[in-house]
Amino acid sequence: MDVFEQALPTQSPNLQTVLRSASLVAASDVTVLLLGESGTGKGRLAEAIHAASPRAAGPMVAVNCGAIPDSLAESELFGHRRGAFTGAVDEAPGRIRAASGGTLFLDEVAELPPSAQAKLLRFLETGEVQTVGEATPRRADARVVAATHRDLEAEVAAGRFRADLFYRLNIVPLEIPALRERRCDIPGLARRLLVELADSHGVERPSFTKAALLRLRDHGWPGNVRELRNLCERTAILLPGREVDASNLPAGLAGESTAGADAAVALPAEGVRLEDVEADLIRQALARTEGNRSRAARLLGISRHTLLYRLRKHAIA
Ligand SMILES: Nc1ncnc2c1ncn2[C@@H]1O[C@H](COP(=O)(O)OP(=O)(O)OP(=O)(O)O)[C@@H](O)[C@H]1O
Repeated sequence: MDVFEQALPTQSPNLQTVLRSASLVAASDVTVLLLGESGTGKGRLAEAIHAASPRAAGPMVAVNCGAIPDSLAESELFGHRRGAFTGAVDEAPGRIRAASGGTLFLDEVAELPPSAQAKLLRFLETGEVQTVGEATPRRADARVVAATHRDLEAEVAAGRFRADLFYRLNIVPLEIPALRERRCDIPGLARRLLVELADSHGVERPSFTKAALLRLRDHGWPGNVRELRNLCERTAILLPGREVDASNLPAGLAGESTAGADAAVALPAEGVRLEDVEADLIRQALARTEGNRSRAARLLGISRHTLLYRLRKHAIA
């Protein structure tokens, strides 16, 4: 089994084709753009590309561009000189130079602010890094793997992402299909994750009944493998050693569902206040995105600004 089959084991012909392309591009230094919904395994594929590349002995530096405040993006990526701005008490090489000899994984690349997009383009074209506060550029030798769950062409059309950077990143686009587009993988993944997570928590392994596996296969999985993994983790901890039937699965998994976050929304029981439901949905979205507010806002279909307002309103930390 090669590193790609190990990272993303699949029976899906579409994903198998993607993995074959990934193994071909891993051998070169070409820039790769990983596409696919949140939680489909873009991070795992990036690691596999690094591990299968001639740079495997070098560092793999992962940067979540969506988690860096806009004002710090440039210094985080390109480094800064000591004293370049208030708070720059020490010199920092930046993540691109830190990835020299290895791979730079730019996750959520669509979230980069315009100034950092311009500098990134320059690095991709010339190999030069413009450190904040320094006049002379430095060279860095990092292979770039970028990822986004967004439709980058739409971001370009909306004026939020530079067209020239898009073309420079989009040399080899690899799209990981959503879990609901490869349902054949769900039962096997669920079984494997349940065992792995029970072992990692040191609890007796539970198992899914056939009916439970069918229910899992029919769910829409808006959060993709991350959502399935979280469910398996919860199951391993709450039902150790048990045979887990469909009736033991969360109510939100009932029946066929196809797309989007709608799948997780159940009609509240009578007497429930809309306020409470809203607060609960926000908490669920934050839990699913491991506290990432930008992604939680997207999951809820509201702007980050609106989410921040509602967090304050509901006094959610
Ligand atoms: N095929 C798989 N087998 C086991 N675990 C997987 C698989 N695919 C994804 N995962 C797990 O699901 C979670 C999400 O995966 P990953 O972070 O690679 O997704 P992503 O597409 O990069 O998500 P995001 O866009 O939100 O950053 C991780 O915990 C990862 O280990």
